[in-house]
Amino acid sequence: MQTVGKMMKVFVTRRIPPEGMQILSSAGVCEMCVWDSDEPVPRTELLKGVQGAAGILCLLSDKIDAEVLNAAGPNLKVISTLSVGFDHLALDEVKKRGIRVGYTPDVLTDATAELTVALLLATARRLPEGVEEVKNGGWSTWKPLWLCGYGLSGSTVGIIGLGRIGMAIAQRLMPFGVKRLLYTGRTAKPHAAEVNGEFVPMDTLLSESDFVVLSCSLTPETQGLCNKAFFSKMKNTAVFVNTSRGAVVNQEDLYEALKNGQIAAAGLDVTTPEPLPTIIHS
Ligand SMILES: O=C(O)[C@H](O)CO
Repeated sequence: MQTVGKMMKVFVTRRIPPEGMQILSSAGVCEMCVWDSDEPVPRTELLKGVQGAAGILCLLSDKIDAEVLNAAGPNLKVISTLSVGFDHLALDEVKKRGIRVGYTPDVLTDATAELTVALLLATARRLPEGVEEVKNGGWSTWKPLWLCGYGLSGSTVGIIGLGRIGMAIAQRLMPFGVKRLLYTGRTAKPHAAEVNGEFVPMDTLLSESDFVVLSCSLTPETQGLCNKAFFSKMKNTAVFVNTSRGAVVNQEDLYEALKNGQIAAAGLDVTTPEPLPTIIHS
C-alpha cells in the first residue's frame, strides 16, 4: 500500500488514472492511502485501509456496507465511487451516518449505448456463432437460412429504463429502421418524444417487442425482475440484451428460457458473478 502526503486520510481502493490522483493531491489536504493494484482490494485489506479515513474512493467491485463503514469509524465524511451505478453502496447505512456520496453519472453513457448496439446486433445476427464456425471449419458453403438471425429493420424494440443510457441506446437504434420503440419504467419520460417512444406497461413491452433491452438500475425493486414469468411473456423469436446489472436477471430462469426456446437469444454485458465460471472441457 502506498501512502502519499499528509492530513485527512483518503483510502483509494484501486490504482486509478493519475489525473484523479493529481486532483486529490493538489487539494493539499489529503493523506492518500492507495491500494496500488489493478486487481480489487481484498476485503481484509479494505477493512484495514479504511480505518480512520475521512474519504473513500472506491469502485463498483468494492461492497461498501455497514462493516466497512464501522471499520472506517466516525471520521468518514465522504464516499466517492468511480462508477455510474452505486448499488454496491449500502445507501441506508451511508445516510444514517450522514456520509456524502459522489459518483460519475454520464461518463459511460455513449460507451454503454454503443456496446448495447454492438451486443444487440452481434446477438441478433449470431456473430459469435458465425466466427466460431469459421474458426472450427463448420462453414462448408453458403446456405440461405444458416445463421440468419433477426433484423432490426421494421422491428419493435422495448427498452426497460429510458434514462440517460436508455435514451442514448434508443437514439442509436432508431436509424436502423426500428418501427416502434416501446419503453417502460416508473414514469413516462417527456424526452421519449425525441425517439417516438411509447410508454407501455411491462407486459405489453414484453409481449410486443422483438428486442428487449434492459437498461435500468439495480435496486431492491428491480433485483431478479427478469424471471420465469418475465421470459414467458416474451416472443419465442425475441432477443434479450442486458447492459444494466447481472442481478436484475434471474440467471437460472434465463438459462431455462434459452434452453427451452422460450426466447431466441441473449446478449449479456453483465452477469452474476462476473466473470461467469469458465467451462472446463475434459
Ligand atoms: O456503473 C458503472 O460505472 C459501469 O457499470 C461500469 O462498467
